[in-house]
Amino acid sequence: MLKVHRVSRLLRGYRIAAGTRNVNKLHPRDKNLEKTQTDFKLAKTSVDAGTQQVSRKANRDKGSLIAILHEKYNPHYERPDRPDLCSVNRFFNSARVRYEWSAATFLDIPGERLRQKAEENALTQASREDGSEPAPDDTRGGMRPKKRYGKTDGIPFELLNGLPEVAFLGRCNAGKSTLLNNITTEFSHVRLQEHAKASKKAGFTKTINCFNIGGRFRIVDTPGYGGKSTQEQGDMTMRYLRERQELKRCFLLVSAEQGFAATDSQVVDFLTKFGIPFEVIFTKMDKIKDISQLESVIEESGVLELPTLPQMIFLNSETNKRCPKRYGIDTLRSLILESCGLEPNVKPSKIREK
Ligand SMILES: Nc1nc2c(ncn2[C@@H]2O[C@H](COP(=O)(O)OP(=O)(O)OP(=O)(O)O)[C@@H](O)[C@H]2O)c(=O)[nH]1
Ligand SMILES: [Mg+2]
Repeated sequence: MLKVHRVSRLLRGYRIAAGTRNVNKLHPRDKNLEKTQTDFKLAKTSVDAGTQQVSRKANRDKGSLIAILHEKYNPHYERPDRPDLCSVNRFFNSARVRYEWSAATFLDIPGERLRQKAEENALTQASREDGSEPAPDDTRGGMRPKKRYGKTDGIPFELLNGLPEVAFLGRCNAGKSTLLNNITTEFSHVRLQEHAKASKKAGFTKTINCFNIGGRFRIVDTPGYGGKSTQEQGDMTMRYLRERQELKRCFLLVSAEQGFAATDSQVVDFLTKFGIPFEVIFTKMDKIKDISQLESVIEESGVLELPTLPQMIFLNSETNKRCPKRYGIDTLRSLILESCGLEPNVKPSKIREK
């Protein structure tokens, strides 16, 4: 009885998490979904969710499985409540998304070259004030560096406004670009491809691409590592992660189907070493038939032993007959706003046309 109660509570929780639509009045498609999802077969395993054993033989729908995984691996993080999730979804569904820039090297990012110059000038100035000799390549005579900082080298001011940024990282084909499209569009795929190109070809994204979301923050899509990626792309992404002052949090995407690779573990080590805050997102949950495999992957990854436990989000950006709904998207949306220091009820601000 207790178990039934627990599962139905989780199911209720999922429906709340599932979207902006009226959660009490299910859409006919969702009613259909409830029926079709009952034939979703699972391995006969049990989840040790903290202190309680949750049996899950067969006939459990994917929404409740994702909710179980969420509870198990995020014991310290509370799910946002229903009104907050509705506000968050309202923000993302109404915010204008604008592609802003692509960069093939770190210094191509608008403002980074200026920042570097300013830092160099400040160093030169400091060494002069120390009474030490000016650097040999300092040919600018007595020009005060302050005056140079005021110039933007023709870069539009709105690209230098210091909005908070979050970045998507992951192996080639992990689903970064697809997810970016999904969190910035409503429930249909009508506008897919509009903001970030996704492709079946691994290594499709070759530059760091930045998108302004509702004038409040930026999402940065990065080239995947492994597969067909290049050393230069890896170096650029690592430099971006280490040096970008606007970066507030990274989201490491791991395909739930493929699990952690050695390269993912190296990225986790890198982020931990440099104190870059990150969370883990398991994508392609629609393809998962046996979640006990995914549990083993998580447990063997070493992530659970990290000094700061990252949040884990389980989601799918694609839908199919067996999984006709997108799960976990709104949990991620909520976490992105929180990472950027924004309240769930934030409203998009107007983005000026170029
Ligand atoms: N079934 C399923 N397929 C997905 C999902 N997310 C992405 N895909 C597919 O995975 C493939 C790769 O997606 P991308 O978004 O291009 O992956 P990426 O991480 O941006 O890849 P790179 O740009 O190469 O680093 C595409 O064919 C997507 O349709 C998902 O949640 N479920
Ligand atoms: Mg991509």
